[in-house]
Amino acid sequence: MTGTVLLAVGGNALVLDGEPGSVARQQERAARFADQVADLVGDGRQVLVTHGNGPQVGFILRRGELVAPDASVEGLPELPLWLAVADSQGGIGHLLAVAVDSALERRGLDSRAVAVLTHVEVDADDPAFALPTKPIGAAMTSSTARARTAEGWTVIETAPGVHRRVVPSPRPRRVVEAEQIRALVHTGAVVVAAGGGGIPVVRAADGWHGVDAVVDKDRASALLAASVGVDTLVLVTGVDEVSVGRGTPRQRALREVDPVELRAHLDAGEFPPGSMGPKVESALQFVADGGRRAVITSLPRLRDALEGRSGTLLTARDRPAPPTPTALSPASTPGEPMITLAADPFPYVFDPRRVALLCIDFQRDFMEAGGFGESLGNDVSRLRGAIEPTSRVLEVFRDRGWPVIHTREGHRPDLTDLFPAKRDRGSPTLRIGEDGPMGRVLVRGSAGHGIVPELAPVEGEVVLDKPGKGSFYATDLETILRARGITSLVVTGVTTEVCVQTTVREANDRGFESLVLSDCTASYFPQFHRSALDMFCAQGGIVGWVATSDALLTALRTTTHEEVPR
Ligand SMILES: Nc1ncnc2c1ncn2[C@@H]1O[C@H](COP(=O)(O)OP(=O)(O)O)[C@@H](O)[C@H]1O
Ligand SMILES: NC(=O)OP(=O)(O)O
Repeated sequence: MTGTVLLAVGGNALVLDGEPGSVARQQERAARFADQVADLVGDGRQVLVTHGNGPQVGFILRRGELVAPDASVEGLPELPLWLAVADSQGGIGHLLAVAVDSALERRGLDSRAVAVLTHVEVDADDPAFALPTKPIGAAMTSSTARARTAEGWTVIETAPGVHRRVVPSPRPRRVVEAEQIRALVHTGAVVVAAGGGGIPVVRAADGWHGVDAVVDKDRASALLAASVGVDTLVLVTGVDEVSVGRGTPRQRALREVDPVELRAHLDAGEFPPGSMGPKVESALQFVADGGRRAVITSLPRLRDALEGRSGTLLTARDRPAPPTPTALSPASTPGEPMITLAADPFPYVFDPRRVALLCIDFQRDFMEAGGFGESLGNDVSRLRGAIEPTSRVLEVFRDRGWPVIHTREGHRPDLTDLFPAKRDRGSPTLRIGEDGPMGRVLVRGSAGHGIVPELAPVEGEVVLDKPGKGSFYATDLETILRARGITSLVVTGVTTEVCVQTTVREANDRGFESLVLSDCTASYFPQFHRSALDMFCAQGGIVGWVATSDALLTALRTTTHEEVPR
């Protein structure tokens, strides 16, 4: 989402270390932050806000502990940490949403703020549960720290003479509501989400359960930013820039860094694990996941930093911005609307002028009883689940007038294009070219060679006949795509590990960017389906991206493209 920023603000932005953190002070600070947000909205940016909760969740817990130290006061249930996180998310979400709404109103902007209660999935066996590291609550003196430790808290000294309670902080694996948050951001709302790092949950056989932990909000923010596909992640904190050699005569601020340099400073121990370390790691993670840039700066310098005049700016210089136009495609128009959707291994971004839908080999010979697939001993019913989601995607492409290309595997009636090696492979009950219940098996023109009626091509759609597994081999597919300036392929079809996989690899070597829709592809062997999908997006997307049809359709629904000429 070009122009979209995720602003992650620390819990300390509302409550400073050592102060009691009155509600009025928090409102005052929320208003200052909201003014900056409204300025960005006024500049035409879409804004997603996340926030910490360290001080606030500590206050909530302490309140309960003071009233019911032994959890036995009648009518007052003990408050688990995960529920305190949910409470803090509600309270801070309210403070920020109301402040942002008021600031937007003052400027006459008709955008609204919405706070979303957000859950973050963590691993139940994350080693962090055995090693509390996350500071929460107000800072304490040594004597208070000793008293609390005696009550069972884990307390550490975060700075000389400054003590904080620490709790487990597992790594966030997934933001459960990422897709809904993305859709809301697209409406132009200022969305407040993943507060306090999100309510930590684990998935069990009977559903989701809260777990006692506080997720680091910078890590959760980087994950949310990548899942939603925002353009810029901004980690707003107490300093204008990140420094190396901090507190020494060699201190210098980092202004523009690339991942290699920043990683080297991190590995050299320049950033403490309890403060700047997680921010730097999160910035690096966002960029590694496909994010364009990450900025670390202070609230007063926010706007300057977004315009490159302040802050520490991390960009992925080693990766060209997607999509990559091919040499033969027409020049792209600056500022053209792009579509972004949540995908593995990182968000897939495409230009709607340069996309085509590939429907690979949805043929009766493979999908119906009596065809070639069944003659090889396969259960053809395994492929049929891909029909319904593919028909929904097909409908959207047709509605928008975007190109659709169907392929069919098959041979000339005289079988002059059939290698003996292919004909004789396996031990089929019917060989290619022999008479079956749907005519000659995999021979062009026979009924079995045709595409299933649910996904049948309509007038104007390209239908390619191919003799091999790959759609580029011995066909004019590449010429057709280049002539139309297509760079991005949404791939559906059967089977995942054979014709789909071969085609996606061929496409990748030719510079096309493939998004494989996991539920619109299928295999006779579920484990091969899963493995092929894993292989596509392994090693940072070695051959392409994988997403569900729902992720694509939601992204299309929430982006207006009526105005996009083809
Ligand atoms: N190398 C560094 N460069 C800049 N700031 C640093 C560095 N190391 C530690 N810090 C401190 O870390 C703070 C940010 O961490 P923290 O206060 O935990 O974040 P948050 O703003 O999310 O509450 C900065 O305000 C600064 O005081
Ligand atoms: N959850 C979290 O990281 O909060 P702070 O930013 O307030 O530490």
